[in-house]
Parts: sequence; structure tokens; C-alpha cells
Amino acid sequence: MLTVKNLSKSYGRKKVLHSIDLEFDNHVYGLLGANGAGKTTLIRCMTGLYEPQQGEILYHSQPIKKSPAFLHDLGYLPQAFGMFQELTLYEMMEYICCLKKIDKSQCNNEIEHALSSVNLEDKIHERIKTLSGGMVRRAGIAQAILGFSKVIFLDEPTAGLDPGERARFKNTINTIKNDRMILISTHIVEDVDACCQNVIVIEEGRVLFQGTCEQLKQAATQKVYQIKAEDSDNIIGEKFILKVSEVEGEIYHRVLAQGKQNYPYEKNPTLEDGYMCLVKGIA
Ligand SMILES: Nc1ncnc2c1ncn2[C@@H]1O[C@H](COP(=O)(O)OP(=O)(O)OP(=O)(O)O)[C@@H](O)[C@H]1O
Repeated sequence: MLTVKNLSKSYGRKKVLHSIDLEFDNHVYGLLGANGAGKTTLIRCMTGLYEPQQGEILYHSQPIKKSPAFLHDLGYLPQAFGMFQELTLYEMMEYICCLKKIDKSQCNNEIEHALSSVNLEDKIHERIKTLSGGMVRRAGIAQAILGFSKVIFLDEPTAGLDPGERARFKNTINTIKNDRMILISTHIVEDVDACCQNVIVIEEGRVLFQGTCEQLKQAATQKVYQIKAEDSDNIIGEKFILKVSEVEGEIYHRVLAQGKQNYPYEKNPTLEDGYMCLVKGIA
């Protein structure tokens, strides 16, 4: 339904997206990449906010700029969502209804539905400035789904949230995901594992991987070792120490390494193992 074709974007002479090709359907996608990889730029191009130098974005085979359906179906939570401080949650949602040209007679229902999807119905008359960071982020998701948006972009929705709010975020995505395409940009691999079936990894403006989370986990098959710290030096060839942990006073390393080793490999690599194997070139 949404296609990114040969997309390139530069800021002045600095090229930050290089010939990106991607295909999206009604699923939840995680967009992973280091700081500066180009995630926000890609999302802004895909929402139509930025004009790419090359390539096109098609919604049901029509360029997004010429597609009234795209504008109608679009929902977007930008990285910094902190405006409307003096408005109540209801007033903010009403304002977004106006921008989205939602019929006045339907606004009430739409607002109640969106706020209950993110568990904020009891805060409807609170001012935005009195809400916690997690609640503001959920309010951001609520405004993105207003009017039953079918194509939703969430730029770093879980940044700075505590574990409880991140778990709540996962529930929110599960509540709203049906019949929608949702793209979630994040640095937090666990959040992608918890919420998304599909994952896209970009590095320096190029697509390194696109596929299912399971496929990315498989990139770490027979490459992950949970071993005592002193055994790390016995790993043959190139290695990357992903994590250091302590179990009953003993220090352990989670090591990514290529080739056969003298230790048993982890049977069930995580998405983070797969992601790190990919970006560290342990493939
Ligand atoms: N308005 C701009 N003008 C010039 N360069 C920019 C601009 N916005 C972003 N960049 C550069 O483009 C590159 C990609 O930035 P972008 O914000 O898209 O990456 P990101 O993956 O979203 O990063 P982060 O995870 O830190 O938010 C970076 O090198 C950044 O410095």
C-alpha cells in the first residue's frame, strides 16, 4: 500500500538518504538505526514534510503529494511533541480534529475513542502541562490515530519513558494495530521486538536490512555466546562483547563471534543479538 522508491535526500551538499527502496503493508514496522542514521529524515520524507531530491513515495500506487487519501489516512507523532501546553487534552484533540477536517458532529466520538485507546479518557479535561512525559507521549499517539488514520508514523515514541510506560506503549500498539500500517522509529531494540512483526535497519542513510524480526534474530544464529569473562580471550577471530553481567558473583560476557568456537552457542538469539551482528558486520 505504501512504497518508497529509489529515495534520496540531501541537506545542502550532505546526502543523508541513499536510494532507499521499501514496501509497507498493514503491519507494525520498527525502524532501527544509530543516531544520525537518517530515521527522522526518512519519516519526514514519507509524511510529505520533506521533499526528496530523487525518488518517489506512492500510496496505493499514487504519489503521496497527489493523493487526497494519503492526507486523510496520515497520522504522525513527531520526535518532539510538546506543544499545546495551556490547552486541555480535549481542546488539543479538538484542534487536531479541525486540522484533519473531521466532521464536527463526529469529533466527540473520535476523541473519546482515541483517548480510550491510549488509556487517557480520565485525563480528558486536564491541561497538557500537568501530564507526565509518558502521558504526553500517549496523547501524541491519540492525536495520530484520530479519524482512524491508517498510516501512522511514530518518531521515537518511547524515548525517555520508564519501563511501566514502555510496557503500556506496547499494549497501546497492540490495541490500535489492526488494519493499519504503523512505522515506529526507535533506538530501543526491545521495543521493536515487543511491538513489531517487521523491522528495517538503516545505517548512514542506507537500508541494511528489511524483513521480519524472526529473520533478524536468525542473523545471530550460532554467533552468540554467554561465557565467563575470563573465557572471552579464548574466542577465535573477531568478537564483539555485547553485554557484561554478574550472576552469583561471577562476571559473564555476552559475546558475538563468527566461526566455530569451543563453547556452546546460545540457542535462542534475541533481536538485539541479530541487530548487533548486522551492524558490527558479524554476519
Ligand atoms: N535540517 C538539517 N540540516 C542539515 N543536516 C541535517 C538536518 N537534519 C538532519 N541532518 C543530518 O542528517 C543526518 C540524519 O539525521 P536524522 O535526524 O534523520 O537521523 P536519525 O537517525 O533520526 O537520528 P537520531 O536517532 O539522533 O534522531 C544526520 O547526519 C544529521 O546531522
